[in-house]
Amino acid sequence: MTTRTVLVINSGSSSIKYQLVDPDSGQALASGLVERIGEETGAIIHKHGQDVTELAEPVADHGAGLSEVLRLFEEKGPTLAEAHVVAVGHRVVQGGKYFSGPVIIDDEVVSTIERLVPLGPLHNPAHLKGIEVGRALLADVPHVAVFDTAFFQDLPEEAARYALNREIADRYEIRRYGAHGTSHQFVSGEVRALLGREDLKQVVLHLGNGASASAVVGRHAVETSMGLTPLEGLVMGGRTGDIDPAAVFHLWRVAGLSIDEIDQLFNRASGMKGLTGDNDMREVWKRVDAGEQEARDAMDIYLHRLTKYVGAYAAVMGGLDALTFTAGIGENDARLRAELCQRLAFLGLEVDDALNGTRSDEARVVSPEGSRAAVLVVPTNEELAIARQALTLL
Ligand SMILES: Nc1ncnc2c1ncn2[C@@H]1O[C@H](COP(=O)(O)OP(=O)(O)O)[C@@H](O)[C@H]1O
Ligand SMILES: CC(=O)OP(=O)(O)O
Ligand SMILES: [Mg+2]
Repeated sequence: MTTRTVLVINSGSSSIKYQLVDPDSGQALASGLVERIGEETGAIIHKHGQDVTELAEPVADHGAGLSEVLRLFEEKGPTLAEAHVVAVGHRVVQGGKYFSGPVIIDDEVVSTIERLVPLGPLHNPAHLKGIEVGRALLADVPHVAVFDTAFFQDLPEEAARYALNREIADRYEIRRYGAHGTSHQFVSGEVRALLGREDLKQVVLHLGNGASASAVVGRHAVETSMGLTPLEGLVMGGRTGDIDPAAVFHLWRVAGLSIDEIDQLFNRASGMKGLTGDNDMREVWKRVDAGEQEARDAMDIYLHRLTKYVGAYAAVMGGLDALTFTAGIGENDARLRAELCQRLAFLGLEVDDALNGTRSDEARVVSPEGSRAAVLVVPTNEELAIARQALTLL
């Protein structure tokens, strides 16, 4: 039996992912997912070794979801007492300019995360709930916050600063903080290990419900697509990504929408959902195959945005050695990978159809041998990265 474990809680906008990690072996002793929080049909899946529990029940909010998770640990095991939990790691999306690494959570850290809710509106409220419930139930162990923004704290000034009036920008802390940094850092490290090179110029595409791109030279991020909030950048499940901010003035002045309505529109009712009615790529592909022009157009908008970002990042880095796909879409959608690489062939990017089409949970190269630039698929593991970072503070 393991001598110590870290419980990791990754609260997303509408989900909670969790793992009980043995940080020494990297193995998850137990893991699970609470989905569709706040909707009429919720789902919980809890895995303990070979034992899988699936529940279909509405989950009112993140607090209720987490209580249910802790109940499953007691009922289905491993109980948190027998698992020797030595720390709890919490994913926190928005840390603003305040955190460049993991921190032990105290009341001051909580109040900073609270103050940053406007810059992480879909995520920070859920993290706060997770921290509150977690601290109450596991009061005897340290709780550690690991921030999505930390990896991007040392972005070059030219990438982090908007061309907004300097005084206003500084007074209101308006700059590009990025997000998904724990994933970009983990995945880019896996790529260096797999290719056996430290000096790579790489682009990582984290394509999940939220989606972002990063440019990484050696161990440092030099660009990323999310900005002041996780709204900027790529087309996402429900978010616009890049849009002229004048659209806000226009919708306010001409359409008479309130700021909160525009916020909802951009953050939840746009992206693939707003273009097609569906935010799940699998459904969108089905409709492409059924000949729906709207669905094909949405895919092309998604791919066009990705093409622009990868091309721009290659320009910023003065070259590109590796392009890596990760997260729900990146890891599973072979067709999207193939179509994107076709658009990016001028950079020496191509996929081997057999390698790209083979399903696997392993990090792997999917470009043909001898390609000018490598294409990889690397499963992200934010939970393991969070567990390891949490342990550095003990
Ligand atoms: N086989 C697949 N093909 C295409 N997309 C997929 C596939 N499996 C999962 N996805 C996509 O992955 C997304 C979820 O990714 P994930 O990284 O878990 O997102 P998040 O952490 O933002 O919730 C879903 O919205 C779905 O569109
Ligand atoms: C930052 C972000 O968008 O995270 P997620 O993809 O988990 O919603
Ligand atoms: Mg995610």
